[in-house]
Amino acid sequence: MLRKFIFLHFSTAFSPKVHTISSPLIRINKFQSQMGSSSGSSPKLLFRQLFEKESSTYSYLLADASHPDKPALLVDPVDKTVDRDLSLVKELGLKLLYAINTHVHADHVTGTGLIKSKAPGVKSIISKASNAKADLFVEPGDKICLGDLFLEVRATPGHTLGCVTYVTGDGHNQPQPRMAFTGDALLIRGCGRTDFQGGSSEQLYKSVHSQIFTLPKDTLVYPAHDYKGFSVSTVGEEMLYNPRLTKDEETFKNIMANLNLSYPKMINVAVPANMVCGLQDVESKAG
Ligand SMILES: N[C@@H](CCC(=O)N[C@@H](CSS)C(=O)NCC(=O)O)C(=O)O
Ligand SMILES: [Fe+2]
Repeated sequence: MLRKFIFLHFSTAFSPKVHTISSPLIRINKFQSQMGSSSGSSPKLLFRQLFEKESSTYSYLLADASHPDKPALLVDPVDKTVDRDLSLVKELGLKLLYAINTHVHADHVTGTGLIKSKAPGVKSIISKASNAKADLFVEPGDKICLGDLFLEVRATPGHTLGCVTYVTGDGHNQPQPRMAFTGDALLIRGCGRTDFQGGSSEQLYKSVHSQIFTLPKDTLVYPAHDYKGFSVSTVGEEMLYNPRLTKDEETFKNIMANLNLSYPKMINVAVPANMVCGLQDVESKAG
């Protein structure tokens, strides 16, 4: 059953009842059945962490390497590194299906639009709550399937209104350990700022504590940025050592209200561009 559907809602606090599958999801189901399912044994995750140095952004390539078609997706691609990323996809013999964002980024232009123009057939994905354009919209509890692997969607608003965290799983045994792609909600020893794009420190505190810190402690934390040279953390490590999120809520709100960060240099270009998949000048084609 799990492997039949690209998106299935978990029964979570967000979605106590089974979700009705809407039309874009049916489209993916059709593709999924065309691709067929793999051997029935545990899928083999292919994983690469990729870095864009100007914006200190991490993108992530994931694929089910045990599936004959090696279906793949990119999380948070950057426009400047699209050629590098697509070359890697080709070299590894992967079939890129999705280019997905954790949120509408404010500091760089997403690579999703460019990927769609260079690799026709790739679908862009973002949360419905982001109000941005994309081919497919995800909601809390949805699963984005990739062969026998999937990413579960968890709503983690607070940095922006539409932020989500994607958590790995598979239709067989849970790969150990899980991986959480936290976007800017949770950074290593930090977190996303909350002073624009519908940000709220109260909401971010609740999101991280209810949706990320409830994951198994060995869950690997892969953020969208790092400014200190870190590449990966774990839920347990951040629960112990995150200098902001280990504090009580009032202290956290006070810290966030006094960050005194200047706005990202590209905010006025990046946000409008990312609302349309990075295709700033061709809004009608965006998706
Ligand atoms: N200097 C950079 C922007 C740095 C920044 O504001 N980063 C964001 C994530 S990108 S929206 C953030 O939330 N930072 C939190 C922190 O504590 O640093 C630029 O000009 O682009
Ligand atoms: Fe951000």
